[in-house]
Amino acid sequence: MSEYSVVEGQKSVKKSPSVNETLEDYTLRYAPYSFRRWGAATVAITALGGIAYLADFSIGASIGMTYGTTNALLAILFAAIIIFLTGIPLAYYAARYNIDLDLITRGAGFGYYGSVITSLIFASFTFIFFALEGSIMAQGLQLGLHIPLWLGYLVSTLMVIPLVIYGMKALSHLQIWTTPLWLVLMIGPVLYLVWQQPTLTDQFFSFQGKNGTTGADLASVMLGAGICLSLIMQIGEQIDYLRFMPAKTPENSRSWWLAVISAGPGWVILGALKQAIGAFLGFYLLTLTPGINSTEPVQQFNAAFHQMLPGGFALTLAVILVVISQIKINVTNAYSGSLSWTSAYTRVRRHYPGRIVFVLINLAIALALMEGDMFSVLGNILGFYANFAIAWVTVVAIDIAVNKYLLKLSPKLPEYRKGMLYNVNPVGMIAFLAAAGLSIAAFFGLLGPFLMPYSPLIALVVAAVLTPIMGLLTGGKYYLKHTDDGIAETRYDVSGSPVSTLYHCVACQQAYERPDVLYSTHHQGVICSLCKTLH
Ligand SMILES: Nc1ccnc(=O)[nH]1
Repeated sequence: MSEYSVVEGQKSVKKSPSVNETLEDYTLRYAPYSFRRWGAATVAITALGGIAYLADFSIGASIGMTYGTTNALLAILFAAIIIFLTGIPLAYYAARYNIDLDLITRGAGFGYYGSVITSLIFASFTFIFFALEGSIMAQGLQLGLHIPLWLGYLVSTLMVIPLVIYGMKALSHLQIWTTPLWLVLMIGPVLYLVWQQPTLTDQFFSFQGKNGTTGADLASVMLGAGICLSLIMQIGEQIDYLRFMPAKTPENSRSWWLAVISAGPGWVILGALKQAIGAFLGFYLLTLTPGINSTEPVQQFNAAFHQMLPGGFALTLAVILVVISQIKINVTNAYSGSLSWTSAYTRVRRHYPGRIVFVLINLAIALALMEGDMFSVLGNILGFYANFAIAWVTVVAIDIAVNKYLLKLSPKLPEYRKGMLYNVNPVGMIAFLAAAGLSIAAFFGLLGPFLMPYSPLIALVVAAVLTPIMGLLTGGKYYLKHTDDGIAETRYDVSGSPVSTLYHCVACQQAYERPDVLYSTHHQGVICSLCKTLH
């Protein structure tokens, strides 16, 4: 096979939307060396910039109000431990091999089409949270500017459209330098409150919630944790940045690991802290002005700022904090969601429709949820959603940690290219379907009232146990259909790092680094993974 060429110069041709949009930041592809110019610390700080969202405060307040402080804090802790542990293999793999969660999932148990389901789960994450964060923003607009909620929902949806289409670059800069400011605004007033009213913390710790349970109660802890665990999917967004990590070398090993762990699974440390603060502020608001919805972050911050600042100023600051945080996170939600939809659609229909249409679809679903007042049932929606998210993330984490590294049943190096993978790999698919199916059945009480609160645990345990069992039963046969992609050079060097040699794609006429190309008999030459998908 001598038809393919290693590239020197780049031809200039009219590019299709699939080429233009996916080369912008290598979405749906391997992120090449040429695009990974940042240091480990810069990647990590940027990745953590995305977690200034406010849903945590609502979640924390909501479980604190319902199950009491002790159970809420235990729930937050339990969920955080699960999220942290499952996040480690995912973050490592993404940073080591420079691919996103969608591409990882294909080769980590699901197969080329199997992972279409998980793309849809990720898209659901983005529209559910878009609706939740948008509702929080609308509450801010209502309190600060007297805009009615229905209109606030509409405003918070429509305003992200121009930003997603034109402003992603500008926003990622905004992301970095605003993060320290958010931390001060979020944590400062709480510390002040605790310092000023020392008895408040004692009252908080003995608060029993609506259900009035005394002390720790396992079922309440699990119900609360189920809600927090809907955020297990956040690792997908952390990975979207971590895939831009520089190659791991013996020299940078320590700073590399530090960046991967802190910006990967480490996100949940800040997340859990925000949830605990939410529970605290929710409780404070309840004692201060009963009757106000204490799960609304704008109310929480308005009350907290009031301790330190004159009234009008406190309200203004609370509204600014809410509106800016929510614009930032919802631009990310709209953008990531559109990518997931695109990835699913492109694989199934072999046609790249452009991302904008999916931005609009995702927003339409989110707006419908908001107008349907999802905020008042947020616990139910998140608890339901969490079952799917836990099942998926656990299967992939266990496939990497156990099937790949421990049992060596699953190929260690990543594979996501069409034609190289089986359409469906029973390992991940069966483990996922069993885990999600059983946990949803439990969630709706079909397995009896006793098991109802334990659905997140069922999703976790079934996925963790079945993934290696299915790997052993199938002998790992369905991970790779082919091992030879028709090109002599290997994709990864002896140390396991991606090989940077450029190849010319005969279909889209662009240069791609070695991991992203393969030989196509149909094209009589080397093509890139996305052209292969579209073929
Ligand atoms: N990734 C996200 C986490 C929390 N809230 C969001 O809107 N998005």
